[in-house]
Amino acid sequence: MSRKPLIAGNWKMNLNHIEAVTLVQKLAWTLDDANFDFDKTEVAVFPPFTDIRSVQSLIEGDKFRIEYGGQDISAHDSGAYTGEISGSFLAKLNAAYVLVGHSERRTYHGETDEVCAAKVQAAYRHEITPVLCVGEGLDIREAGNHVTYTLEQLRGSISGLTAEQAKSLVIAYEPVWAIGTGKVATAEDAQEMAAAIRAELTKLYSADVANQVRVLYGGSVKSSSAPSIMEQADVDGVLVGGASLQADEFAAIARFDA
Ligand SMILES: O=C(CO)COP(=O)(O)O
Repeated sequence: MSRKPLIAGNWKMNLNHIEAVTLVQKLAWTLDDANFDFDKTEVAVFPPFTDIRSVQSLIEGDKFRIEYGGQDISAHDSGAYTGEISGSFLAKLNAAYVLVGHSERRTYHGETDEVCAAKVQAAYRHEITPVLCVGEGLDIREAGNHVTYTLEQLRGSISGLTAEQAKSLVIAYEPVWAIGTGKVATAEDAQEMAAAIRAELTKLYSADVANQVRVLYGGSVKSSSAPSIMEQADVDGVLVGGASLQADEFAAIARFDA
């Protein structure tokens, strides 16, 4: 079973639409100069909503093979939900992906597993692939309950998902203690959780479904740590925060096997 590696850059609340164009241009040129093989590895960026139209125009206009997506999606399709963004708007912008349940959404906006499950469904309604984020905090890790906790979060956040939907799901394991802290989980930590997630999906669905789901690791990934993380059997990609804001560094991460 070959799962296409996905190198994803979550810009968080960084870069306006003008800076976004500069970064995507530089990223595309850097990868082109290095003869990057987009057939072998997928590269995606997750800019702030206000950047997406500019990023779309650039990518489509110059036929760059970089994918893009939103950092969040409303559980609702339209209506009186001030400040929210509908999946139909993201679909209209040809967004391929959307992040759901990033730990910063769960922490600062109180998103529960139930809310995440509704957002995952919203993504599928609009034919956008959700990148569902799960992961434990430091206290849970230190108590040794990280696997139990993360799998419970996973089950809650995909509740109601059909096997057919699950096949295309992307799951990002992002231990909260490793986000923006410079503390990278070891490659073995990433593999342990990725394997546990796949085993859980086998239980919930089937081995066939579990083998198609891509599992990413996120948390302080740099070009120096990406190769050993990407070597792990059950890790299919990385979700990069800070290091995705520099074209050279993000391109180097995407070239993990160069
Ligand atoms: O949260 C992350 C990506 O979604 C990880 O962020 P950092 O790579 O900055 O630790």
